[in-house]
Amino acid sequence: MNAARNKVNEQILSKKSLLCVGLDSDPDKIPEIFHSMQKPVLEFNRAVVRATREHAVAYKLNMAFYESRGIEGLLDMQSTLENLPSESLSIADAKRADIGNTSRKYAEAFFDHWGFDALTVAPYMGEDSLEPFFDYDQKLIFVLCLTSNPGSADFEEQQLQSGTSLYQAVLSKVQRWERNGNAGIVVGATKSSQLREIRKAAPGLFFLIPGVGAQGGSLQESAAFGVDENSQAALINVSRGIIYPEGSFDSIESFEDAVSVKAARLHNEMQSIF
Ligand SMILES: O=C(O)c1cc(=O)[nH]c(=O)n1[C@@H]1O[C@H](COP(=O)(O)O)[C@@H](O)[C@H]1O
Repeated sequence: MNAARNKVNEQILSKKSLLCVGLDSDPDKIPEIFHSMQKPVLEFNRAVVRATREHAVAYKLNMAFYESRGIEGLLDMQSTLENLPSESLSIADAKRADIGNTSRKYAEAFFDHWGFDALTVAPYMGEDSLEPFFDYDQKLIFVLCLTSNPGSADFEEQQLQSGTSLYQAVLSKVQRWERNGNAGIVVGATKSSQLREIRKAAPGLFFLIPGVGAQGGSLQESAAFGVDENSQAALINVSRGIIYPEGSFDSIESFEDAVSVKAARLHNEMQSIF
């Protein structure tokens, strides 16, 4: 069986949670209190993890927020990764894929070098561009299927000549490419009506569902329609809606309390599916 999938499914059932916390950590948005520290983003991430680890089963690091800061950002990403609870799933949100030999290097970077458990990839260069990722049969590969943003209408929702939409074609290909349960798809929480239909068409895939919180997707619908028949195999990602609580904070503890309240509320709202 697939190690990454097993690890997160176990956590989902024991914590009764699908919560994935998105560490989209922006120096311009993190509270003032962290700015006097030597490594503000790293300390911010550590505080968010301490405040959420009781509720979260996964953490997603969006590469843009680290790569945009060059070497310093990558060092923060590496230390954050080393500090994540070992029982939680680590996801690199990098949306990669290229010609085969280049994809192989991307796979080595995220899985062998950095040591992530899971990675997001884009499907549009086709099978040979994703094969190097699917070769990692102990990891989880999340292929963009129907994304949360308005631009999903430009290509993903377009009808092909065969009568299916492009995202449905992606879905059926991914089911053929998976090895040892390592395939996942990304479906936006803002697309909850299609989510139900996608889960029916793909009972065995693992779903990553971002778009709750700042993008307005429904947590309850995402949870109810996203999980498989065992109430597993789905993660609901919330980034800004957890890591940037309103208000100003005069101590790290008060910031952690505010983050913890947000995580607990989201955790509580998904209890009906367990
Ligand atoms: O692949 C993703 O994670 C992703 C896919 C998608 O369709 N929509 C989407 O918002 N995301 C990511 O999920 C996170 C959402 O952030 P918030 O809107 O702040 O919760 C960001 O890191 C996005 O890049």
